[in-house]
Formats: sequence, C-alpha cells, structure tokens
Amino acid sequence: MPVKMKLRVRIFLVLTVAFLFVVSFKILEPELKDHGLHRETRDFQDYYDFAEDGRISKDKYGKELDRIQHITSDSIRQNSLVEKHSKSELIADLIQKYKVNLNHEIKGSPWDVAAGWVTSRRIHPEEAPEMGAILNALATRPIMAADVGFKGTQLKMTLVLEGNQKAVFKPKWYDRDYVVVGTPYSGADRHNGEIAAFHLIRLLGLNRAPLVVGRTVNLQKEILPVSSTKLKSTFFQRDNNTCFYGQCLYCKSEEDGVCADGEMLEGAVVLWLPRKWTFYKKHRSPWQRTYKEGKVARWEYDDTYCDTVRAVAPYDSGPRLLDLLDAVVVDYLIGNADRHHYETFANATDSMIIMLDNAKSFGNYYHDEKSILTPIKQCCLLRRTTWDRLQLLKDEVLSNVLRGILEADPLAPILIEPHLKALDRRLEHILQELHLCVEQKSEQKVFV
Ligand SMILES: Nc1ncnc2c1ncn2[C@@H]1O[C@H](COP(=O)(O)OP(=O)(O)OP(=O)(O)O)[C@@H](O)[C@H]1O
Ligand SMILES: [Mn+2]
Repeated sequence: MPVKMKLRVRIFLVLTVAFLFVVSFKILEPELKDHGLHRETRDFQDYYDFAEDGRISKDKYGKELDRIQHITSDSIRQNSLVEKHSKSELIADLIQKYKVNLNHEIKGSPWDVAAGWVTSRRIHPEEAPEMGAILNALATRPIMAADVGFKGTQLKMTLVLEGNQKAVFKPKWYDRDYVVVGTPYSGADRHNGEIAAFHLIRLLGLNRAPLVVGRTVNLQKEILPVSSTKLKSTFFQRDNNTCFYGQCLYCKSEEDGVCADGEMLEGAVVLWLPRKWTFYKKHRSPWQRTYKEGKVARWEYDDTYCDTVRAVAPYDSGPRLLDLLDAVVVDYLIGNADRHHYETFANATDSMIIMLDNAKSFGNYYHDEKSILTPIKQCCLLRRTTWDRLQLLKDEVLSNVLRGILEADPLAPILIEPHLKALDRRLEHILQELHLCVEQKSEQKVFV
C-alpha cells in the first residue's frame, strides 16, 4: 500500500510541476516577432561569450517587483524641497542651464575643446557654452569619409568629419511614436533615444556620455562619394529609397538594411572619444540578463546577490559600484535593459563607467521595466549627489526640463509626450524604491 501511495504522490507532484512550468512559460513567452531584429539570440550569446553563472530553469521574474506600486507617495510629496510656487522658476532655471545653444561660436577647433574635456571621471563639464559649438560641428561639418560601423550588433556607420574627427552615425529605424514590444531588449536602436539619453545623463549631473546630436544626411551626396568600398557594397535601392545594411552582427543582407526617406536619412551622431582615452576595458555587468528564454540569472532570484557582488573587485572598493547604480538610474528612466557589458578607461584606476551606447531606450512608454531596478533594490545604495538631483527633478520637473533641452536638437521633437510622462513616472518609482531602502536601513547607509 505505501508503495502505491508513494506512486500517486509522485504522479501528483510531477503533474503539478509540469502544469506550473507550462503556465509560467506561457505567461513569459516573449513576442519575438518585432522586426525580426532580435531573432539571433544564439549568435548574440556567442558573440559576447556570456558567462554561465548560477541559473535556475524556472523563472521568478518580477515576483516582487510590483510591491512598490502599493506604497503611497504622500510622504514623499510632503518632503518635497521644491515649493509649488517656485516650480516653474526651477524649470526655467534648469532649462537655461542645460539647454545647449548650437549657435554659440568659438575660436579654434571644437574637436580639440571636446578632447580636452575628458578626464577619468567625466566626458564633459557640467556647464560649458562651447558644447553648442561642438554639437553644431557634429551636426553640420562636411563628412570626409564613411565606413561600416565598429563592432557591435547594431547597424552603424563610422564617419570622419572635417577637421579629422571620428563619429558614429546611428540611423533612424522608427518613427517617434513607434512602440517597441517584446523582450526588454527587443528592437533595433532608437537614434532619438541616444540623443535624449545624452541630455538626461547631463541633467542628472553625471556627464558620462559622449556628445550626441541629431543629423539628417544625404546618403547619395554626403555618404556614397566618401564611402569605403565595404560600406558602398552594402548600398541598395528599395521603393525609390536609398538603403544600406553595413556590417555588424545583425547586418548580413538587404533584409537587415535601413532605408532613407528618399536620399535623406536621420540619425544620431555620436562624438568618438579622444585617442588618448580610447583604451577601454570591457566588463560584464553583474546584473546581466541571460538573453535566453527559461534561463534565469542569479540576480533574478537571489535577493542577497548584491552582497556577493560587493565582496569582490572591482565592486569592493572605489567608485565602481556607485557608478553602476547611477547607470541603473539612467537605464530605468530610459528603459534600457540591454547594458550587458560596460566599458571603463583602461589607463585610470578610478575610471567612471563610460555611458556609451544608450540607443536601446525609449522603446515603450506604456511599460516600465522594473527588473532594471534590481541592483538598486538589492544594494539599497546610491550616490547622495544623484539622490539630490533626483529630488530636484521630481514632480514633473524632469519632463518639463528635458522637453525644453531637447528643443535645441536639429531633429526636434526628440521625444513625444508619452515618453516624457514615462520619465516622470519612472523617477517616482526610483524614489519610492529608495524610500523603502531608507526605512529598512538608514539614510546614512543608503546615500553615500
Ligand atoms: N563614441 C565612442 N567613442 C569611442 N568608442 C566608441 C564610441 N561609441 C562606440 N564605441 C566603441 O564601439 C563599441 C560598439 O558601440 P555600440 O555599443 O554603440 O554598438 P552596438 O552595436 O550598439 O553594440 P551592442 O550590440 O553591444 O549594444 C563600443 O563598445 C565601444 O568600444
Ligand atoms: Mn547597442
């Protein structure tokens, strides 16, 4: 009899597990159809040589991630540093401080000015009117050479602008109101996202992203005459539009190409960092995704994971962990779930995390990808300067200021209203999460 009982129990258990597995799989089944652009997950993994750290086959993704939604934000509002009547003044002041004047003129080379700005801790100063001249040069200087992009999975061009300045051109794939659905890392780059992120990173006082500006190029007149043979060989025509597919992991044939509107193609032009600093060290993010359905990374189920991270170099001392948590703030705001690796300057021990590549952003304004916040939730830590800045930008100051700043870009409007609204909403989430941290620990321990 006991044998039979055991068998029944066993069958019951097996069926329960199978049922749970099927249900969780169905719930989590991502829509991978989106433009077919992230279909090559396997290739992607091989390319980046992902380390297989502790994983389980069952996904606990998002189990507790909605808990902060239930916390009322009343207490936060009461503590507001900004009185209602001064809010519009604050917005105006911040726009004045951070809106770049592209008509600003300087003597000498804008490229030299930008190159001279870079230190191990910042790409550019907090405030510099010369930035207008540099962005203007990026947006208007004649293109002397064009080649396929450097590394990566995304279609890009490498340009040389007059005055011997290298830059990356990330083309437009989507209209401003396009909503990217699917996995948190679905879709192709958003050129407007790269532009918006640069200014957001400035506004947060981080200053760790290379300079970016919007630019429309004429592929026939500005690119083809100065194009490398390799890049030129990927050009083709579709419905009277000029297109190209370049060279990258996901750039193999005309199917993967991007098309101009006739000959004119919008894009984000990213200033290449000065040679003196271009020795990077590439680091795998401790909170990296597995990029594999059904595979869960340790950070997704182990809430003490931050203790493990903090115990080892380079996170056990120096600015690295705090830099990473700053990047998490940015990535949650912009909706970038794709910072699988990050780069630092190899020749500086105190190097910042360089906030390169922010184009996987502003894909879906309906969705807040809470999993991006996991490092902040698990570490309960943030630079006090970043916290103070977030406080300043709450209650819709962020959207109002960023809207004003982005008006200066040649491709304005850069973000449609729902994206700006999403920024305010996500900022609130970050503040709520950190308030929970303060309740659990103490303010001194959370903000350093
Ligand atoms: N502005 C820049 N200055 C210097 N180096 C750069 C710059 N932009 C990109 N790079 C280098 O080129 C690499 C690829 O760039 P980027 O990350 O933008 O491409 P990607 O195709 O989006 O890559 P991924 O698929 O990994 O996201 C970076 O890791 C960096 O080493
Ligand atoms: Mn990228």
